[in-house]
Amino acid sequence: MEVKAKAPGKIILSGEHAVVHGSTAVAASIDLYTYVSLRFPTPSDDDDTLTLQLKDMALEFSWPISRIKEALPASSPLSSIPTSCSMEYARSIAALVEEQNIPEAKIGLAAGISAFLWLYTSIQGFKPATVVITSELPLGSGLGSSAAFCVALSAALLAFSDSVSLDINHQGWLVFGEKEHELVNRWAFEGEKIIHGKPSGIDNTVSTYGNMIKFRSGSLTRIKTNMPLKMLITNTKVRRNTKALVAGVSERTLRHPDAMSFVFSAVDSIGKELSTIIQSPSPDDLSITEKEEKIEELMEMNQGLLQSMGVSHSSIETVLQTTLKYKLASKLTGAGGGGCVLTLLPTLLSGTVVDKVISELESCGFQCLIAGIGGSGTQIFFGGSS
Ligand SMILES: Nc1ncnc2c1ncn2[C@@H]1O[C@H](COP(=O)(O)OP(=O)(O)O)[C@@H](O)[C@H]1O
Ligand SMILES: C[C@@](O)(CCOP(=O)(O)O)CC(=O)O
Ligand SMILES: [Mg+2]
Repeated sequence: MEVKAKAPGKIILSGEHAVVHGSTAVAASIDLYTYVSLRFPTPSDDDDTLTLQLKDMALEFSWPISRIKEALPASSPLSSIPTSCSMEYARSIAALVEEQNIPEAKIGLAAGISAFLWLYTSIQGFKPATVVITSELPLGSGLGSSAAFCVALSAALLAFSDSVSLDINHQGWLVFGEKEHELVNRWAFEGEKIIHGKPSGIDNTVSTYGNMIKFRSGSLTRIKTNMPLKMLITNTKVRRNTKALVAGVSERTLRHPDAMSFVFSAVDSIGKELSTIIQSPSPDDLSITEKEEKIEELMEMNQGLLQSMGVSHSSIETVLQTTLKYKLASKLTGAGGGGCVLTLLPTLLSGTVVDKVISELESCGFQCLIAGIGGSGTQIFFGGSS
C-alpha cells in the first residue's frame, strides 16, 4: 500500500509576523512542492520499523516499533480530531529524536523530525512504515517549507486513516474535498506548532488550499483575482529559524505593547487594502499599472514595519537597495532575518531590466527565481509512481 502527497510552499505578500498577533495577511501558494511518499510493508517484508528518509539530504532515521512503543505514552489513542502535543509526549519524542544522532550542521531538522513523529503516531499509531520526503523548497528561507512538510505529511497519513474515505482506485493526482482539507489543515497546524512554537496558521492554510488567501485570526478568505502578479524571489541564502524570529517579535511586543499595537494595526490596514486592490475587477477605474504602483507602495510600507519589528537583516537591506536602483519595490517574505525577499516585477517592465537586476543580485551571492504564484494546494496520488 503506497500513497504520495504533495504540498506547495508559499509567499506572504503582506502581514508576516503581525498575523501571529491578529493582523490581516495576504499569502499565495507557489509552484514549488514538498513530496511525501508513505508505504506500509507487506507481511513478507518482515519489517518492523518506522523509517523516515530525507532524500535530498541523503539522511535516514529509523526506529524499531518496539522502541517507539516503549518511549511514547502507551495510552495515546488514535485521534480522529487533531490534538496538540502535550509537554510529556514532546519530551518522549525528543528522546527518540536525540537517539538518531542528527549531524550537528543539520540540527534544525530535529524540529521537523519531532513533528513527523507526532503526526505519524497520532494518525497512524505504532505501525511500521517507510516515509520518503523530497522537496523543491529551500529549508528555513521563508518559503514555508515547514508548512509544506506538515501538510504533505498530514495528507499522506490521513489518506490511509479511518478519518477519511477516499477512492483509492483514483487515477492521477486527487484533490481533497472540503472535510478532508479541513482535517489536513488542522493536523498540519499541530505539526507547525512543534516547528514554529506559535504559528498563525497562515502557512499551513495556504499550502493546504492553494491559490491566494487573506488570513486573519485563524480564518481564511479566498482571494479571486485576474491580476497577473509576477514576483522575483531572491534567496539571500542566510539561514534563519522562524521559531526564534517569532519569539523575538513577541518579546518586543511585551516590551513595547502600545507602539507595537500601532505597528500591527498598520499592517492590518495594508493587508486589507492589498487584497481589495488585487481583487478589484479589471478593467475598472484603476489600470494595471496604477494597481501595481499601489502594491509597490504597500510592499515598501510593510517592509518598513517589518524592520521596526526587528526582523530585517543586512542581506535583506542589500536586496532592497539593489532593486531600488532599478525603481523596483521589495519586501522580505516569511519570517525574515535573512531568507527570501520579494520584488514586484511590473507587467510593462522590460526583460532586459529583469535580466540586469537578477545578474546584479546574483553577483552579490544571492539566488533568484521566478515562481508561479497561486497554484494548487495539497494533492494525493495512490499507487507507486506519478
Ligand atoms: N523536507 C523537510 N524535511 C525535514 N524537515 C523539514 C523539511 N522541510 C521543513 N522542515 C523543518 O522545518 C524547518 C524550517 O522551517 P522554518 O524555520 O519555519 O522555515 P521555512 O518554513 O520558511 O522554510 C527545518 O529546519 C525542519 O525542521
Ligand atoms: C513569521 C510568520 O508570519 C511566517 C513564517 O513563515 P516561514 O516559516 O518563514 O516560511 C509566522 C506565522 O505566521 O506563523
Ligand atoms: Mg516555516
